[in-house]
Amino acid sequence: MSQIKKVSRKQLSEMSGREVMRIAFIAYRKLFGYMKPYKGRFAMGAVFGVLAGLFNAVMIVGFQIIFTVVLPGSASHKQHVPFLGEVDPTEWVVKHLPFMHTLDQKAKEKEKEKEKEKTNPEAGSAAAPTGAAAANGTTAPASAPVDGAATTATASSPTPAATVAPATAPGAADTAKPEVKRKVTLPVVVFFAALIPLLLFIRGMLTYFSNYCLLWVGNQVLYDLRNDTFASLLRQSIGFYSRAKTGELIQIVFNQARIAQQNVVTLAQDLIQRPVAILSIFVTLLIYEPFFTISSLIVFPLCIGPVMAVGRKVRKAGAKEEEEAGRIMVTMHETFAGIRLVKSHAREKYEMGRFDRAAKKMQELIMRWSKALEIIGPIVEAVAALGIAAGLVYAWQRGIEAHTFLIICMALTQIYPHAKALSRIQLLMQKTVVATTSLFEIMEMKPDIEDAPNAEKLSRVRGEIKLNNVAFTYKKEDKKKGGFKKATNRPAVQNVTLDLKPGNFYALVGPSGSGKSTLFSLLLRFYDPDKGYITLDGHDIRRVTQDSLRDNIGVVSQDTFLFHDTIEENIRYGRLDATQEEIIEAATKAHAHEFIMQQEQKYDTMCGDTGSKLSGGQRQRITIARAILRNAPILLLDEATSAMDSEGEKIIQEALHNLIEGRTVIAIAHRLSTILEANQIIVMEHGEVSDMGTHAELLQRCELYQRLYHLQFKSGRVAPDEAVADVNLDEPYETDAIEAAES
Ligand SMILES: Nc1ncnc2c1ncn2[C@@H]1O[C@H](COP(=O)(O)OP(=O)(O)OP(=O)(O)O)[C@@H](O)[C@H]1O
Repeated sequence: MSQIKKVSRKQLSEMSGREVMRIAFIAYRKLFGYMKPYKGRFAMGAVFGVLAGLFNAVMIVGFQIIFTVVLPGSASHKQHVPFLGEVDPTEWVVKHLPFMHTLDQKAKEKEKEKEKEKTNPEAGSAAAPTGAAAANGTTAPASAPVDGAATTATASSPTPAATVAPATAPGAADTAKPEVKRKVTLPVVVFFAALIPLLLFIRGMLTYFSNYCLLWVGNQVLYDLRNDTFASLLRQSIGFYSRAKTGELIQIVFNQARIAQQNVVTLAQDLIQRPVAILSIFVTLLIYEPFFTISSLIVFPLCIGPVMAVGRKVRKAGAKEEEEAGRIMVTMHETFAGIRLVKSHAREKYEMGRFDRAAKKMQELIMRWSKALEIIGPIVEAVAALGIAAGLVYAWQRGIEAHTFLIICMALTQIYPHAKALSRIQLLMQKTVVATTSLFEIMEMKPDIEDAPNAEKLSRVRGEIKLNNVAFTYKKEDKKKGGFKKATNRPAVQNVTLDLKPGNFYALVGPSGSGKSTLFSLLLRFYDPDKGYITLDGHDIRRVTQDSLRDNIGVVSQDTFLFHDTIEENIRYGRLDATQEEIIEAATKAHAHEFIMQQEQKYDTMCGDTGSKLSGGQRQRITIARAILRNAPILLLDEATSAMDSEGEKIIQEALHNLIEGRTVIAIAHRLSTILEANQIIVMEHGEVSDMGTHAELLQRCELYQRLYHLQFKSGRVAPDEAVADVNLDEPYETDAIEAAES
């Protein structure tokens, strides 16, 4: 199967027909591939759909029989039923259904009695007026046949065919309705009338079963599509996420998958049920009245022009709809994620404006294409009415009976909804192609970082880390060439060679942008170095599985992200199979147990969205507890730069102390205490390691370190972004330590 690239509706509207067909073909093949596991249920849906379509023919024939049997005006009781020939339905029903036979006989006897009463008024208790007799379903003597058909029928059938008799009462001649001569008894009429809802019910149920099966398949496909897209997104590297817009990704996984599912179901329904229905109606009508049918449908091509024009309009208006939908999602996601920033800057109105503009634009676009789409209905109907008008002239000329004409008209109007549904297929296909290509582009996207084919599973390492002449430059997507190009000319990290011993504590210092975080990303294999390599206990990290590599590394960063879940579950995220005792032990070591027990729900307290119900220090201790539970031999620590009161600082320090024990630790140091605790300090500048040594050594020989130390720690400020330093120089431990170190 060929690779698929996301196409927008805008691109589609500008493509040649051939190109659209090619993309649609690939997209549909992939989408139908998703249906393969459910082909049994799909086939069932298709069979029911075909049966529902074919049942239209049964309905036409059924209605024809019912109307002719029940209503006056037909020439004969014998009906020409396609494929069955000449049959008398009344006779058949009475003969084959014993209860109908009894009911019919009783009704006939009653009629005879009433007739007797009428011809001999003295014999009956009272002479019923003719109108009343008619109302009771009795027959009246035919005195003035209205048409030839009626007279013939009277002669040929046991129960005389419809005739209209003038009112017998002389005075009532002007006012009373002419008496209608009934062809069949009331029970037979009720029986045939009951067939009408039955026929519609059967067709309804066939359509229901078909739709149910197809929707079932559609839902399975939606489930698979969403899972696969989400799984593929999770496989993508951090690099991908720094390029992608989260709102758009949510829109693709949620909305585009749903659009693809809905459209593919509708399309399957349209492509199976509609053509069969049209064909079965058409063929049946052809058998009944070939000339009438052809003359009524011949005007149909007149619809094609307007439908095509409307299709173009819809395509153009719909081209930007997805873009706007994506924009709405992005605005919503950014606003909710940055709600503190929005609120603190009082930017609610500004965000509302962004949302409103996108929503309004989308509403306009939807209205524009809905208007264009809805106009198809009246066009098709008007053209259809033209056909019926022409048919009426033909019916008059041929002397076609009214009920036959009505049935044909009814059947013809049944074709239009199907024709209308078929006319929107083009739009449906376009929407499906856009949705499907966005989904499959993500599914087929190769992650920037993948496990090597024979990647080995790294067991627990001792923690020896070696970087050998490592260089890395961030890349950005090259949309023109479809690949990647360097985001900047300057490497984020270069010529980095380090040999870090197991169990040692390394502090990483350097000005902002010197490459400290990038080094962490390379160790976690979020990116692969452009040059050089990194080993863990002698294993090149590109040759081991990403999971096993990351199982060996714990990370505690400034970004203390917590899930909207309980404290317990947030700590358990470090090791999913941890017991409650282990969680409490980790929380105790992280100095979090005390404050957790003070919460109303203790370990079951919800942390709030991204941990918003807890303080910064509490969040940090929970992340430390998580890392303690993870118990990885290597720890990457990105210290918080935010100011913290001395007591909070001390608690965190102690918690970290418990965490780092016995591990290889690399800490991006923002606190003097961290620096002083480190076995070695790595100084970085412009992505390179400019020096490495103990605090005392570096203070003596490294100019950059001296500068950093004085700016960051001695002056009480963090350079160069002027963030407030978190070191409290008044603290006896620290001042003593500084003096001791300086001396
Ligand atoms: N995702 C990215 N895409 C492109 N460039 C990036 C990306 N992340 C970082 N950079 C660039 O790489 C360089 C090193 O950044 P890095 O974040 O590693 O520095 P740092 O020393 O951790 O800075 P700080 O102390 O301010 O966090 C900087 O020039 C930065 O602009």
